Amino acid sequence: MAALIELRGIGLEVAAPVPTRILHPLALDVAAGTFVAVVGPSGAGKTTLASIVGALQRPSEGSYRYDGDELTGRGLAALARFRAQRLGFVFQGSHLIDERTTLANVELGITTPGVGRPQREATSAEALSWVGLGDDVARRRAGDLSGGERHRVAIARALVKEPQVVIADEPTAALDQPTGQAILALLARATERGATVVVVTHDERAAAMADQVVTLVDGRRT
Ligand SMILES: Nc1ncnc2c1ncn2[C@@H]1O[C@H](COP(=O)(O)OP(=O)(O)OP(=O)(O)O)[C@@H](O)[C@H]1O
Repeated sequence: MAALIELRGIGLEVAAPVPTRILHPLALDVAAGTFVAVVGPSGAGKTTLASIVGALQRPSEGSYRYDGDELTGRGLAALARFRAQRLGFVFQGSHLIDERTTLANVELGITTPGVGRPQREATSAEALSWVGLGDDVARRRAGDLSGGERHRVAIARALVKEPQVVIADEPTAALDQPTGQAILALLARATERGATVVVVTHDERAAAMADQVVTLVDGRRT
């Protein structure tokens, strides 16, 4: 079966302030429904690779085929549509809007236009239940949640539109051991609902849970 994500000779060199090679050309196949851990030392290019996979950054060379379609060469609007329709992101900081409720924060992840409020709320409450958060937390102000709860909300916000791919950059950083383990388990569970999950991590537990481990050192895949 063809891979959902197919990178060939994908690399990144930036021009300013001096020409710098961030990522040497690499190949990567990610099969649909798998859990992929991107590991390696600090500065190895993990976030750069994840941002190329997430169509947040354009590579300077190579081919990126997603579900058989070539993405390189597409305009910014087309890439934004691609991200909105197919991808969900979880960043290291949860990036919640503290003044709004938990439920309202999850609703922000719904990218389909024209979904009425009752439907948005019901879908968001369901996504919160996937990450183990109930009605009481849904009504609370996001600014009053614990760090672990905030991460769960960020994952619910990424999952609410049932994206094909979830990209998570260091989702367990700054969390205690059991909370980090729970967050990884939640991400792994998303594959059971058919999502493909790409996690950038320093966390050895994530690598142990992964179907595929991609190791980067000094911008090269080893
Ligand atoms: N646009 C850019 N311009 C210049 N340098 C960049 C750019 N993007 C990334 N870098 C540099 O490329 C290297 C790889 O960065 P990247 O954030 O991908 O590494 P990482 O493996 O995710 O590191 P960490 O584990 O510390 O988050 C770093 O040295 C970074 O400073």
